[in-house]
Amino acid sequence: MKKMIINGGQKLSGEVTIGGAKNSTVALIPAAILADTPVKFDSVPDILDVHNLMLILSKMNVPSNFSHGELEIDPTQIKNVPLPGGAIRSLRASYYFMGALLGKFGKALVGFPGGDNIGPRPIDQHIKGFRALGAIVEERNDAVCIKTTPEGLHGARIFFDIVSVGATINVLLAAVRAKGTTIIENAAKEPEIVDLATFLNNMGAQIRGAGTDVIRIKGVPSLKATNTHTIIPDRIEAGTYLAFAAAAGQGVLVKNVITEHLEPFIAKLVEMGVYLEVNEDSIYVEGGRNLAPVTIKTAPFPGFATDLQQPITPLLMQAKGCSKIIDTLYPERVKHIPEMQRMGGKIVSKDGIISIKHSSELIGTTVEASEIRAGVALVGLALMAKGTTVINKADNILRGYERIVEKMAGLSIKIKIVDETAVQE
Ligand SMILES: CC(=O)N[C@H]1[C@@H](OP(=O)(O)OP(=O)(O)OC[C@H]2O[C@@H](n3ccc(=O)[nH]c3=O)[C@H](O)[C@@H]2O)O[C@H](CO)[C@@H](O)[C@@H]1O
Ligand SMILES: C=C(OP(=O)(O)O)C(=O)O
Repeated sequence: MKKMIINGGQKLSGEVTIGGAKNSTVALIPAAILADTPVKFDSVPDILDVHNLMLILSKMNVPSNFSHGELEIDPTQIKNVPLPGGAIRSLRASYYFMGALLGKFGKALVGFPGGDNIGPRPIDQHIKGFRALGAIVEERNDAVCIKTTPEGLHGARIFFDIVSVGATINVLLAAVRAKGTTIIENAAKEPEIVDLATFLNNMGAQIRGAGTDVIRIKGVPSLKATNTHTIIPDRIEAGTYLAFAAAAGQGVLVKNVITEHLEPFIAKLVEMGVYLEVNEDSIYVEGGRNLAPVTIKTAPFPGFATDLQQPITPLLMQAKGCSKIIDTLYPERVKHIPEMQRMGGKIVSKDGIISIKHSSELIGTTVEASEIRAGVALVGLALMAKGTTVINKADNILRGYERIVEKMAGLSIKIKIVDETAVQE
């Protein structure tokens, strides 16, 4: 495990370029195995999740090569092997191999996924979708075993009981090569779903309506890649740097953003009184003064993203007054709170409402990144604190923030990462 060491009082200034979206990439890589040709992605973020997905691909005899943001995957000699554990447990999105293998081979055995510890994360809607397409699903020990009848998968009308990114993507992956038409109703509308549909459609899939709550998928027998797919920018990484720049910055330009993907986030910054210049594909932000408190309620896209409720917290601690966060998607996404309290942050969670007060006496100490966004929020707080903060379990941050040390260095911020495993050897 790695630890991050950050000296407080540093101010961000300069430029940062946002990388490809984690939550697109982790769906696109499993989707690549549906192709009958090699596939190529660019703007691929250099994050731990990508390396773990490459490990899973190698177990299936699917070679992949990742260099300078380009990822080549050759699924032409793929073998459908069981994927009970190991790297599967290192990330959430490994569950996309359920839909992708089901779509490709009509059967899959995949272990229960890992990912962030942010409260209960059931997969009942994924399973409901697979069953509607004609699959038989059994839970065995810690794995899900899915297979079709000899007739194979067929199109179906599926109404999700709740809006789920993962279930929408998993059913899409299974349905794309099924016989007939599948209609997903109450589908998630996240930009990462649109990115995945664009990739699949460019290979010959027939998906209509991605980005709305009704997606129609007409199954096709084969998918072939003819060009490189460029991954959309990571709206959560962008939001994180914007929040840090507003909280502890002296003028920061965040480049490579699709500003429409950040609308609810930008609206909150504006409501707080943060000075922003929103350009076509970049946003300039000045360090905020006289900031107003706000109330944030997370919601599926186009609402305020749950993945940004923790990264915006250090900024809320600068506001004069009490801000509130209600995370409707993950009410137990509160692992950052005790760590922030130990740094002097005035933050409490009660009855599903997180209250954050102006915190002017922040002090560096040793804290733990229990998951990706809780961890990165501590990075923001460390910049505002007096003294040195040591963040243990920093690997959780590296799951989704590519080259964070280099990117922060470009913003005049020094962060040191120490590999404790290496030190012990
Ligand atoms: C890899 C990836 O893209 N991860 C994102 C994805 O996670 P993930 O796809 O796991 O999240 P979902 O959109 O599925 O979850 C939304 C809500 O639905 C519930 N639910 C979900 C599926 C199900 O079968 N049953 C059920 O009850 C969940 O507990 C949660 O309360 O969307 C989340 C919500 O925007 C983000 O925080 C994650 O960063
Ligand atoms: C919750 C997240 O990721 P995952 O779904 O991969 O655990 C996240 O990116 O904030």
